[in-house]
Amino acid sequence: MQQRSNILVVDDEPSNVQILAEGLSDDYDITVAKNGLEAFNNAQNFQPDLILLDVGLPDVDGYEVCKLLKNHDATRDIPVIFVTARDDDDDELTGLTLGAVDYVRKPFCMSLVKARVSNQLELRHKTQLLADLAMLDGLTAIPNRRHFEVEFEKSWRFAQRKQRPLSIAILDIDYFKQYNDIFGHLQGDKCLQTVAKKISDSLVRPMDFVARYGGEEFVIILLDSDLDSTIKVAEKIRKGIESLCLKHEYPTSNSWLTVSIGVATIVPQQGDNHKELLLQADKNLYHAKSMGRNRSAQA
Ligand SMILES: Nc1nc2c(ncn2[C@@H]2O[C@H](COP(=O)(O)OP(=O)(O)OP(=O)(O)O)[C@@H](O)[C@H]2O)c(=O)[nH]1
Repeated sequence: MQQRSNILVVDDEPSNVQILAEGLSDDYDITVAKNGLEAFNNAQNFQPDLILLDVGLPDVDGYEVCKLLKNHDATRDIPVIFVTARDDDDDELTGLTLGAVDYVRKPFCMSLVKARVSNQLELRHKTQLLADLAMLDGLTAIPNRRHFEVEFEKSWRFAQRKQRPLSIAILDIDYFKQYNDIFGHLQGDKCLQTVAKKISDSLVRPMDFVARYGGEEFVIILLDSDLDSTIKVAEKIRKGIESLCLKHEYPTSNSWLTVSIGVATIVPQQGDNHKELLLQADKNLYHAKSMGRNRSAQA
């Protein structure tokens, strides 16, 4: 079931607030702000799904609030509908140019406001759904490489700011070409799904993150995890996959499907490049492969 949407009503006139709140509260949760700064703080802290914004406010006007909202990452995507007594076309144009999605003139007809709110919320819901899908790998339903890039940069900044360790593990299935050759591509796809699920299930901390990096390669981000803990996690995953006993018949490999993992850790300093951490993990993966596969390797 879809969660109830939360609407922030921004107006300094209590009678307007009352009409809007009463008209919308059957379908939505309503929060109220009586001036521009309160509205901006509220939007940042509580992330409403939509904002109904008056233009004439006692401190900064609604246009300035809209500019502020659109200039901040945390609030940029929250749709804004102006609700205002300014009925000039130029005012409406100003509002829409600033990034508002709609403009309602006072005195307003409540059923029209409701219809406009409902349309915008539906559009937002669909846009979010698409954005989420664009970050998922189609085969395994775990995050894709694009999502990883975003998450990795965030984690890097966090680790640098807090001076905490950040670890990367790159996992590659051993002899996967042969697996496809023997069992067929469809079975290969199923195997990738099983491995992706096993890795996801093995990661227990809320900040742990895994993505499909490409082909038969997966990448894991462990924030606030030092090298020892990261090796433990990598080994738990490696053994977990081995214990799935997915049959593999390539003569020089084990009887069961195995993986190799390269691990690297850093406490990022100013001037360090996050790509170096990835490169290091990749080198260590290569090392794990050349040492005979089915193992984890660290620098
Ligand atoms: N079924 C399936 N196979 C894929 C997919 N993506 C990549 N592969 C296959 O994964 C195989 C990777 O082969 P290689 O890079 O030679 O590596 P490998 O055979 O695992 O050998 P090592 O990594 O050295 O142990 C290739 O045959 C790809 O076609 C996919 O989405 N589905």
